[in-house]
Amino acid sequence: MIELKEISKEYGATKALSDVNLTIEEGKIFGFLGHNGAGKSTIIKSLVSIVDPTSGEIVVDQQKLTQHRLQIKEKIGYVPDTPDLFLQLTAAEYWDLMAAAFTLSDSQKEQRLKKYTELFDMEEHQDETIGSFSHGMRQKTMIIGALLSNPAIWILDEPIQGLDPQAAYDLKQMMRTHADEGNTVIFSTHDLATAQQLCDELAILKQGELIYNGTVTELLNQSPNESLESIYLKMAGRNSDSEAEEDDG
Ligand SMILES: Nc1ncnc2c1ncn2[C@@H]1O[C@H](COP(=O)(O)OP(=O)(O)OP(=O)(O)O)[C@@H](O)[C@H]1O
Repeated sequence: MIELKEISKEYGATKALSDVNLTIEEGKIFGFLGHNGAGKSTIIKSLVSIVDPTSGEIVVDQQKLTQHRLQIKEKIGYVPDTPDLFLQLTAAEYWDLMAAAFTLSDSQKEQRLKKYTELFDMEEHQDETIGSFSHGMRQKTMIIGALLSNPAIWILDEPIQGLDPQAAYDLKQMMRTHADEGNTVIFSTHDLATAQQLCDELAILKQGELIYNGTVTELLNQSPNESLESIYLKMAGRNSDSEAEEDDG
C-alpha cells in the first residue's frame, strides 16, 4: 500500500502540489488525470524519488520513503514521460543496465527480454541505438526496461502517448495483468477513454489540488446522464474556474 500524506511541492513561487492525501492499494490500476500543469508528473516523480516534496510524507508498505529510499526504489519500475533518454545506447545495452541495476540473473533477464521484445516487436531492433528510434519505439524500450524487474509497483507517466494502436492495446493488457497479479499499477493520462477503460481508481488533480478520488463508476453516478468527458471538464476544466466565468460575463 502506498500512502501520500499531506504532500506539497513548491518550485520557487509555483505551488505544484497542495496537501495531497491519497491511499493506493495493491492489485489495482490507479490513474491520475488533470490538465497540463495540474501536478501529475510531480506526484509521479515524488513517488520515484526524482522530486522531493517540500512537505508531507510518502509511505510505502509502512516504510517512510525518506528513510527507506533504496528498498522502496527496488520495488518500482518507472516509465518516464519522456523516453528520450540514453540515446547513445543500444536497446540491448539499456536493458543490460536495467537488469544490472536490479541484480537480475542472466536467465531471468533473458526470459523476460524474450517475452517483452516479442510482444512489442522489438527483437529486430535490440542492437540499434535508442537515438535512432521513433518516439513509440523509445517508449517501448523504456516500458520493457521497467518491466524487467517484474516490479511490485509499476509507475508510468503518460505511457500511451506515441504508441501505435497495437502497442497501446498490448500495454493496457499488460497493465491489467500486472495489477491482477497483485501488483500496483499507477499511471497518468490525458485520455479519458483510457482512464475509463483501465482505472480501478482515479485521482483528479487541478492546479496541484486533489479534487476527486474514487472509482470511475462513482464519478459517473454523481451525474447519471452525463458523459465522463462532460463531468471531467466541469470539475477540472476552464469552465469550472471562477476567473473564466468572470471573464465571460
Ligand atoms: N522543474 C520544475 N521547475 C519549475 N516548475 C516546475 C518544474 N516541474 C514542474 N513545474 C511546475 O509545476 C506545475 C505542475 O507540473 P507537472 O509537470 O507536475 O504537471 P502535469 O500535470 O504533469 O502536466 P502535463 O500534463 O503538462 O505533463 C506546473 O505549474 C509546472 O510548470
